[in-house]
Amino acid sequence: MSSSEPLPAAEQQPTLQITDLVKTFDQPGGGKLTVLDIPQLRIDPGEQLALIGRSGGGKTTLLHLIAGLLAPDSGSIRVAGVDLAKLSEQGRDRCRAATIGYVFQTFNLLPAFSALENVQLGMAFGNRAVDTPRALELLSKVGLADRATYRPSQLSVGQQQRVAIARALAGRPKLLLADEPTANVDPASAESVLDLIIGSCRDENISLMMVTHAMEVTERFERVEELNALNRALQHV
Ligand SMILES: Nc1ncnc2c1ncn2[C@@H]1O[C@H](COP(=O)(O)OP(=O)(O)OP(=O)(O)O)[C@@H](O)[C@H]1O
Repeated sequence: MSSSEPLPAAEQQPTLQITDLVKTFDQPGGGKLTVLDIPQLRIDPGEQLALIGRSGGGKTTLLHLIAGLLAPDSGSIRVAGVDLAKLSEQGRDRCRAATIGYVFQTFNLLPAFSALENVQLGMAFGNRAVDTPRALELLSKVGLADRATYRPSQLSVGQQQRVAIARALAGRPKLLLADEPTANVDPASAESVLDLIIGSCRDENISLMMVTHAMEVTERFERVEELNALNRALQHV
């Protein structure tokens, strides 16, 4: 096989590879609660997955672990081959920014900065030169070309969400994590938010993991995983 030929699918490096992941939390009343115990989860490059499961089941915790915002008790989480938990804090921040985009439930935009600056920060954290034309193109793609200079407080909730999506895509991540991105918008906006995320990930070959409770969202995904089925910790609840 010549070096220019693509690797067969089976030999491709997964975008996400989770092995024997365990996460517990200290309970306020004492003792520990095992929230996650996942033997195996793999997402391939460009693959799109919807993650469903009961409230309090550990979906957001799983996204935080994948993004290296929380550390596992044991097991490994590799994103594009790198185990973030094994890096220094600085290395982890840099690596996260270069490989992962995160659309938080609460958006987490920086209030003192404009929409454009928030998107540009998504690039700066990614250790890339700030590419203002791309930032403007992303804002235009999310329908906010005319709101580039507005701060989050001057934008509607749905508009803030679209800035958060543009920011998450700005650093050209390998994996986009989206935590219930349609939860705070009306049904018509939810449809366009979904089109935007699913379409952008497809266009840029970004793997996608989206947490959702909504049937109309899971219908858009070929792969739907229930945390309950992935997670030994929940199988006995
Ligand atoms: N810092 C913490 N300390 C103790 N327990 C925690 C902590 N963070 C989360 N938990 C517990 O872990 C469990 C999973 O929480 P998580 O937010 O991941 O659930 P979820 O599936 O995202 O829920 P929802 O669908 O309601 O958003 C919950 O029972 C919660 O009480």
